[in-house]
Amino acid sequence: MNAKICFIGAGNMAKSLIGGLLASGYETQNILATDPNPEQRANLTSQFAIQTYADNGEALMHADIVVLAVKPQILRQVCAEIHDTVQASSPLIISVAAGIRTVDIERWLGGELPIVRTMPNTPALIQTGATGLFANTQVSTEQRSQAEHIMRATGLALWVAQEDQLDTVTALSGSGPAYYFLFMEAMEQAAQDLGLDAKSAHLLTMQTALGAAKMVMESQQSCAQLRANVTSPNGTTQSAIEYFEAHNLRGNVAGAMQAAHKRAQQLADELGGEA
Ligand SMILES: NC(=O)C1=CN([C@@H]2O[C@H](COP(=O)(O)OP(=O)(O)OC[C@H]3O[C@@H](n4cnc5c(N)ncnc54)[C@H](O)[C@@H]3O)[C@@H](O)[C@H]2O)C=CC1
Ligand SMILES: O=C(O)[C@@H]1CCC=N1
Repeated sequence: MNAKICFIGAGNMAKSLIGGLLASGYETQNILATDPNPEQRANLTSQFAIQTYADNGEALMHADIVVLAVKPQILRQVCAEIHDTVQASSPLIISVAAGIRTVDIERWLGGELPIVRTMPNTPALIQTGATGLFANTQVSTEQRSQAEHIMRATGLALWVAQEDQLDTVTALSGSGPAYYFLFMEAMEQAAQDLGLDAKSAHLLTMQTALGAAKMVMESQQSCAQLRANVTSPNGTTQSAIEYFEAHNLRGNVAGAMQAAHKRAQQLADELGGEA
């Protein structure tokens, strides 16, 4: 793949995608980035030696693919800035902005454009991300594989058939890292309350989370089977699991994800819309 990719916004998400693309052999001269902040541009040039621009329009003239990597709150304004250029050249548009629907991006850009909307997560910053992708009907087969290639640079990339499924992806993998962080915070605190020093509690919590995740990834067994393997009859794990089940852990997880899903829909309505 040797299409020219232009990143609009050179922050955390753009940096992780660019780092991943370069590590996978993508050519430096085929990646451009824009950012009004001179520090962000200098940072990118020194880290990756790619061409950067302060002006979106100038950079876009060279691009086959445009990755919208600005904050959702300013996406509408950025689309207005680049409207004329993208209407003239009709590049593939990839958005990583949380919660903005393709129909809104397309309207802001003037309509009739191939758009892939994605929902990445923060582990993308260390190339272990999980991203959901959705393509509108203008996206060609070749453009689908280009978008997938770009998002794979930061980890797993998986297509959804309907755009509203991205709200479920948001509730699962988008927000999901925070659920695990909360669980780890709670485990660390409980271990300290039970008499362990803070550093040991922290180290053991992190290594346990890593070990559990690696076992799920690397073994052929289900989560339920792996859990059963740890749970000796009448042992310590059984006592803990019975406590979780009796106190509705599964119901709480479902309730939390339903709340995130509902909020994703509300945010899309608030940030998008006709106004
Ligand atoms: N940080 C993450 O891990 C995740 C980020 N996202 C999405 O990625 C997008 C970017 O997030 P981050 O990289 O974290 O934000 P960031 O704040 O690190 O980067 C955004 C960049 O856009 C630049 N910018 C502002 N106005 C601009 C303009 N008119 N033209 C070009 N660039 C402009 C800013 O100077 C900044 O460097 C957001 O929409 C967010 O929803 C989604 C999931 C996870
Ligand atoms: O919390 C949020 O709204 C965003 C979307 C997924 C992760 N962060």
